[in-house]
Amino acid sequence: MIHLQNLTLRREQRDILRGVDLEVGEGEHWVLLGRNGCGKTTVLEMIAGYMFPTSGTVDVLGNRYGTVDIREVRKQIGYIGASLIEKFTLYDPVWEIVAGGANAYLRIYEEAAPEIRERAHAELDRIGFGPMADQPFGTLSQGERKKVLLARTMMADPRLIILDEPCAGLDLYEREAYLEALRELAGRRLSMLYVTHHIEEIVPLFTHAALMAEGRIVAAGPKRETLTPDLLQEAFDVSLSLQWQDERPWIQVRKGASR
Ligand SMILES: Nc1ncnc2c1ncn2[C@@H]1O[C@H](COP(=O)(O)OP(=O)(O)OP(=O)(O)O)[C@@H](O)[C@H]1O
Repeated sequence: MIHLQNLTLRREQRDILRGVDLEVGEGEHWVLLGRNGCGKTTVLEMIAGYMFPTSGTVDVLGNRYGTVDIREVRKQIGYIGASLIEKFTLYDPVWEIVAGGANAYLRIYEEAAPEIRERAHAELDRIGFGPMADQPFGTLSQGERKKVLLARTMMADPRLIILDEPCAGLDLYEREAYLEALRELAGRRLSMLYVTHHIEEIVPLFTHAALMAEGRIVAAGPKRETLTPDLLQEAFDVSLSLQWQDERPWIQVRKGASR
């Protein structure tokens, strides 16, 4: 599904990625963790084909980047980046924002085809947003807007969804609702790659985790093997303990915080 081999990125005399290897299999759902600036978004953008490495190879869904038309590969990838939400017009009706996902349009200027309109409504019904379909996007809460963008992403029937800190800024209720919407999607035939700074967002749907530090992957594999206090301490440089409750990891920072 995703095969990254020895990726490096050098910008302005700085090594931003230093030999990143990552192997994501079909149906696996990965979380990528690490300190600010360690290179997480850079890796996501390389997988989505928006950025290219200085050296190394990127294979996504059986395509070696550099030898294929990346726009074709991107049609199979739903990328929910940190600034996506700002691209939409607040007075457009919710259903139109979802419908635009079928062709990656930010706005629909022509009448949407009936089947696209129907599918948009079905995606909204699925998340319980049917009654809000005609409301302007701007009248929704932040959490609701994010769920609408998730529904929009599903319009293209992606095989891979990339989510960069989708729960940032959400309150507890909205965060849990968003994670529940993700859980429902996890049953479809797709893989997820999810970046977060909040360990407790690693709900049971996630199968694997990768930890990054200073442009390198310090650990990658099944989440129970990588989300250990020692490896997390190595990635975050903070002394901590970790507990699993309801199949979710919860962190306690030890006194003295950084080591
Ligand atoms: N085009 C660029 N030119 C120069 N430096 C860049 C460029 N893009 C990213 N960087 C730098 O690369 C490093 C990694 O950035 P990246 O956004 O991937 O980090 P991140 O792990 O996602 O961080 P955060 O958790 O804060 O979002 C940062 O120090 C950033 O300033």
